[in-house]
Amino acid sequence: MKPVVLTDTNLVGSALKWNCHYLQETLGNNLCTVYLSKTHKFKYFDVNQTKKCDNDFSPPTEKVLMKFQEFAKHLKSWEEGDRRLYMQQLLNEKILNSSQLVNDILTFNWSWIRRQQKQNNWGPLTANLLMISTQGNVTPAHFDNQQNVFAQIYGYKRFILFPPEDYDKLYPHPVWHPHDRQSQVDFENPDYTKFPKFREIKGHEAVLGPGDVLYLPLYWWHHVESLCQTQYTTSLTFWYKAGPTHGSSVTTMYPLEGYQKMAIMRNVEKMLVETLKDVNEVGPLLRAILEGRYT
Ligand SMILES: O=C(O)C(=O)[C@H]1CC[C@@H](C(=O)O)C1
Ligand SMILES: [Zn+2]
Repeated sequence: MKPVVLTDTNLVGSALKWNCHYLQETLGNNLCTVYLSKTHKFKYFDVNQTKKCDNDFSPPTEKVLMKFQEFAKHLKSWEEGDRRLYMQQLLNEKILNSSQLVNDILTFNWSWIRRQQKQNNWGPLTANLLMISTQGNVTPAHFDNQQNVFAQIYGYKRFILFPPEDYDKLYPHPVWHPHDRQSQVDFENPDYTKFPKFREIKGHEAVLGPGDVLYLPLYWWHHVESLCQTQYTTSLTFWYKAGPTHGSSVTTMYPLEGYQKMAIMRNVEKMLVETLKDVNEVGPLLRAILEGRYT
């Protein structure tokens, strides 16, 4: 599975008119999920895992509910130095009370994407996340465990992509950490002492414009930037559950692929956390297995 940019799917053709004015009319006073950040980075964190960090974890962003009208006002008046905003709202019954918007969604090229889902043996569609970002926002490098068809609607987004097997160069946080699935490396100021293999990293760049679609296979790392050609950018994800890889019909092929090894490493870590109960015991036990025996 490799990422690919497609420019002729017309997947979200009916959404290319979703500019701020149109969304104010159709989303109106619905409350939407908006992240606020003091920097240009919006590093995702799982709030349910913060307790394992014996409160030395400081959340890099704040999640608020904001009326779309208010969000749109901030978006249009935003200037460098203002607090940055990132609306990331699921297209669900909470906000889909405008027949116009529902009709636009019904007019997406569902036959095309359903064909991809079937031919690639993906699981069910789990979420469409509408994302509207002030210019210059960065989502730092991370991976997701779902198949993603990422549709760009307005403005330009720069992706830097890395295969799952670059796991050892991108040093993800431990699975129990709030920043699970996110790279520890600050791409703008890498700590090569802590993360020496990051020196070897080589990424694949893709810049998406309105109407472009990126297929982002599960476990592929991505660093995402909203470019500054426009005041804001608008995108929509189509996340699909990864297909059944170990069903009776599908036999495991060797050598295993990068994403399969990533799943195995994550399962080992999770099993150790589960069994040892104390996350501080996972490192020493793994070192005891490795040192003098596998290194
Ligand atoms: O679609 C994904 O998998 C993501 O990571 C999105 C979450 C933030 C988005 C962005 O464009 O900055 C990318
Ligand atoms: Zn992602």
